[in-house]
Amino acid sequence: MPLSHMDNTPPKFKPEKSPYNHNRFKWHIAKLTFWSFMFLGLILVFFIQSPSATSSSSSTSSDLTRRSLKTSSWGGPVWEKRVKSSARIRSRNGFSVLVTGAAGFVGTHVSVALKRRGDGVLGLDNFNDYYDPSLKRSRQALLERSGIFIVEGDINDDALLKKLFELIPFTHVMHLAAQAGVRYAMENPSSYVHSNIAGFVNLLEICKTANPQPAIVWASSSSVYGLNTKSPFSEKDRTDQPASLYAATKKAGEEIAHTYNHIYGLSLTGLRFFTVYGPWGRPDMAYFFFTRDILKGKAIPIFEAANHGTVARDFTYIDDIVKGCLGALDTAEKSTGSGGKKRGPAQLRVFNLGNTSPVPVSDLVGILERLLKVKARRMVTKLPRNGDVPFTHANISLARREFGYRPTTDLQTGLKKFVRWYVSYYGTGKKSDQ
Ligand SMILES: O=C(O)[C@H]1O[C@H](OP(=O)(O)OP(=O)(O)OC[C@H]2O[C@@H](n3ccc(=O)[nH]c3=O)[C@H](O)[C@@H]2O)[C@H](O)[C@@H](O)[C@H]1O
Repeated sequence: MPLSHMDNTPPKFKPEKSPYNHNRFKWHIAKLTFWSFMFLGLILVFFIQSPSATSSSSSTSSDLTRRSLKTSSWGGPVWEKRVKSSARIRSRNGFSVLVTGAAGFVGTHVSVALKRRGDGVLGLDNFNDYYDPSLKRSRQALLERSGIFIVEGDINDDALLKKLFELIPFTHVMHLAAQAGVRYAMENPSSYVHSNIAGFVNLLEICKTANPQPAIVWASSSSVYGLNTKSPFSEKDRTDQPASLYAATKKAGEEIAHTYNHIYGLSLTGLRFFTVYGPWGRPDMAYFFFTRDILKGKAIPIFEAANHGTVARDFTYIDDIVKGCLGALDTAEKSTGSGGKKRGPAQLRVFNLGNTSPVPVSDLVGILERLLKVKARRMVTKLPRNGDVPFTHANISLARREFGYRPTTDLQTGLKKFVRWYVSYYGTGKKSDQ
């Protein structure tokens, strides 16, 4: 019909009354009702079968701004098969170890080392976005190549933890999942309570009722020495003046460990790590982002203490830390409880794992400049009051005596390995790399 012949007056409506049309109308209604029910039914079935609905695996309530803790999905025969295969022990007298925080820096290295010697290793990680999750995914891919499966979930998810302990009688838990970083605690305090306190308690609750109860080795921190001035730091020193909420939650963890050891007979070993660095490290740590920013030609803030005092750290190379972790696992005695009840006294330990030679942060920058062959744009700044302490220095005689812990990597050697990894992973950012 040509456009000019169309008029805009509404057509006169004439109701159709034939029996045929009436039946057709009823038929349409019935069809509509049928499909509506089908649709609702499908939604219901999907909801009931979804693991997040059945397993209460949502990531809890606390304020986890910036952290996309996505709801984990777990369960089902394929998933269970992967869990069992990853945790299978492949050497005589080997352990079966649950490694929490397996996609983290220390977690990845420890998992590989355990697997390499024939232990069964199952990882657990929530892949939060405290720092670039793609780095965690790359570490996950690395672990997968070694036959290690990382279950995606949070240590606060008790249904998930129960399921894992139902499937695997873990002999040990290497608990490395935590909210790390001393300065970020002022930005997001609840994330520290969520992971380092609530998560730790949840894990211990599950461990206490597991049969057999596993022995637990977990990551405390050098930061528990807080504002102490006596050096080097010894396990016998006071730890009641933390300078950051991070340190306070790690100290709380040590007290919580005491309680679970005392009431339930859990064997617990806390490891006070001293500023761990190395390949596959954490991008929020100074040595890591200094490297990135030096390469970019960006200024780096170097903290100095009061009266132009030096700020120094007992930087400890990852391979030395891994040896310490394995030493602690190998000397951990069995937990003594069963059925949630203590049956006798159990082991409770805490060790410093440091390098024993503090290095000023400005020297760290000097080493990086030489390795990267780029001059840093140094911006010396007063140590902010944000949780940092002026220095750390470990006395490691206890770990040496108990399991022969002997760090062998100096900062120059360790940073060389880190820079080699960094450049192979990210490139130098120079034009020739792109
Ligand atoms: O041993 C631990 O238990 C902790 O070690 C690590 O904390 P730290 O020793 O503070 O490491 P890191 O931030 O790399 O700062 C290194 C140095 O650079 C200085 N620093 C830092 C930032 C900056 O912009 N400028 C600067 O000079 C800064 O003053 C410091 O002297 C872990 O992050 C923490 O999770 C925990 O495991």
